[in-house]
Amino acid sequence: MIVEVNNLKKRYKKQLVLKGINIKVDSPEIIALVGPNGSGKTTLLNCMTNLLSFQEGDVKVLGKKHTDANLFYDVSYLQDNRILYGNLTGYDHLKFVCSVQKIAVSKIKEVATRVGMETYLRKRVRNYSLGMKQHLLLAMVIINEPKLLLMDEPLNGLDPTSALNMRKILLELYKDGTTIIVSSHNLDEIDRLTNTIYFMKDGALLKESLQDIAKKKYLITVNDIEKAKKVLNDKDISYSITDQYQLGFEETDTELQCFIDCLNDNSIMITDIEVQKVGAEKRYRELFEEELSS
Ligand SMILES: Nc1ncnc2c1ncn2[C@@H]1O[C@H](COP(=O)(O)OP(=O)(O)OP(=O)(O)O)[C@@H](O)[C@H]1O
Repeated sequence: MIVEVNNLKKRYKKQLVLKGINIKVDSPEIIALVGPNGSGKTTLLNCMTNLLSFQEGDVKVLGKKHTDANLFYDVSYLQDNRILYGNLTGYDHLKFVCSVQKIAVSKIKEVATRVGMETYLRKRVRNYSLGMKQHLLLAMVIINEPKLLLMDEPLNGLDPTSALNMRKILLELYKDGTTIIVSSHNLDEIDRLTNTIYFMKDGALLKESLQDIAKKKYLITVNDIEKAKKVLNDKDISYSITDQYQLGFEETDTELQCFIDCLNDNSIMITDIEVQKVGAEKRYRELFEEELSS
């Protein structure tokens, strides 16, 4: 198990800000944490990384209790840039991370090049722009090649080239087995990174209700649409007609197989399948309709 959060509740005085969060991640994934301001994303990440205590529930990370000091080597957390020291250089920050994580300093140059900060590595952080600070934060959390990477708003201030580079790095880490949980308000960038979104609202995860929302739309072209309509109607499988030869189908991957089997069993030839992802923004709109209309 990579992450297991059971009934996590967090209060600030009388305000319950996390209302019983449950998460289970058992194989590497990229998960986006999306929700309105104040919905509890940062609080959840801080509780998971033991930066904040909580009143109820428990958290396990990589099979260990989240307070286990050994996790420090395998888990990284990108927080906001207030953790940086203006008087120190980027190199100083990375050297510090190397010394506490027991990593060879020779990795610094490599990671600086990877995130694109080699030209200002030796400059003091107080002279960095917002985006430059984000580059440094990214370098600090990937230098140890973590098994779990948590990120709170990593895209703040990044220009399109840097955002693209960050995406490339995150996808490479994921390919090498890192699980990434990233909170972000940038829904376009989320769409490019992952289709797994945990929506948060008022301290609760709306993940479960997502099953009711189609994540993908399939446009399926067939050789005999009239016959296809008849067999689908007979089987009570819903669809839409998108053009003369094309059926639209909004469902999960498993049910797509039923749709295809139904056509195959009736000798209807599928000549093309186009997948249209239902984007994070549309899913956000459906979940937060009330807030958006008020
Ligand atoms: N130190 C604190 N003391 C009291 N309440 C707090 C504290 N930090 C956060 N909160 C409250 O906890 C709730 C969740 O805040 P949190 O920062 O986790 O939300 P968020 O989803 O990360 O928001 P944003 O998208 O704006 O970053 C909010 O109601 C906030 O006011």
